[in-house]
This record gives sequence, structure tokens and C-alpha cells, in this order.
Amino acid sequence: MTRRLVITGTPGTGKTTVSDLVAARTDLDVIHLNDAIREEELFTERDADRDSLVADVDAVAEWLGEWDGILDSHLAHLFDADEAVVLRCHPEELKERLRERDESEAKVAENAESEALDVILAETVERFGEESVYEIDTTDRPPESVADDVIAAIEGEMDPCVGTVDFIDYL
Ligand SMILES: Nc1ncnc2c1ncn2[C@@H]1O[C@H](COP(=O)(O)OP(=O)(O)OP(=O)(O)O)[C@@H](O)[C@H]1O
Repeated sequence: MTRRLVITGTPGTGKTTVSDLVAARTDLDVIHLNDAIREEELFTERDADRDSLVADVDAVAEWLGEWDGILDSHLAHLFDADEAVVLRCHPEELKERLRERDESEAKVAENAESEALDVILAETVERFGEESVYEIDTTDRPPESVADDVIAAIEGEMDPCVGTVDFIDYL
């Protein structure tokens, strides 16, 4: 059974929603890393253009220490863990989710394009290797069903899988 799992993916793919569901149904704790970066001031600067914080990766790693459980963030794959889940969402649906959260149109467009280009998937596979990555499509699915897949991955009932989606039609 996986003891240290990162859940990563483009903003809006559902990491926080799904990680809370998984934590409620397992004995794993969840660390919502973006909250910690803000609350513990683990950033180097504020990016005014993007209205976001630039994480201090070394400071975050030090703060995490010997963590276990689930690490939730679009930066989670930058840190050591046993396995990684990459949540995916078709860019058109991702845009709707981000607009519902009142994100700026610039951020909506940037994230949709990044999702179409598999940016976070590629970064995660580069660091963890295909044998330790579960790519899970959340498009047109309820969060509970996605949580079922993540729990199957944690419990070894699902094989690692990469290359399950293709959003290139969006570009
Ligand atoms: N199948 C699904 N899985 C997860 N979230 C979904 C799903 N379908 C719709 N959503 C919705 O997508 C929205 C984005 O969810 P959430 O905030 O968990 O994303 P996130 O990836 O953690 O974003 P961020 O990186 O910005 O924190 C929520 O409103 C959630 O209810």
C-alpha cells in the first residue's frame, strides 16, 4: 500500500476535492500544500501578473520533512513520494470549472492550454517514471468515482497508467 502519494494536475482538475474524499475513506492524512505555502510563507515572491505566489521549493521540502499520506497541489510532483496521481480534465470542461471559480480569463486560457499540452503529466513522468504514475481522467465524471480510482491505485488494485488521454484537439 502506498504511504506517500502526490496528487498533482493542472489547477481545476479536482485535486483538493478528490484528495479530501480519499482521506475521508482511508487512514491517510492529506496536506493541502497551496494552503501551507501561503500560511507558512513558503514562497519567494508574489507574482502580481498571475495573482499567485512563487513557491520556495527548498523551503517547502524542509517544511514537509518526513511527511506521509497525500500531498495535494499542482506542485506536489516536485517532491519525493512513492507514487503520483495526475488528474486530467478536458480543457473545455476545465475552463468551465475555472470560470465557476471566478478565475481571470487569462488564467483560464493559460491553464486550458497547459492541460492540452500535458505539461504536468510530462513533468511528473520525468521525475517518477511511468511505472509510478497513475493518469486519471476526471472529465464528465463525479468526484466520488475519481476517488474510487485513486483508492484502487493506493491499494494496488490498479496498475500504473500513462497516455490514457489526448486533449490535443483543443489546440
Ligand atoms: N470528477 C471530478 N473530480 C474532481 N473535481 C471535479 C470533478 N468534477 C467536477 N469537479 C469540480 O472541479 C472543481 C475544481 O476542484 P478543485 O478545487 O478540487 O481543483 P484543484 O485541482 O484542487 O484546483 P487548484 O489546483 O486550483 O487548487 C470543483 O468545483 C469540483 O467540484
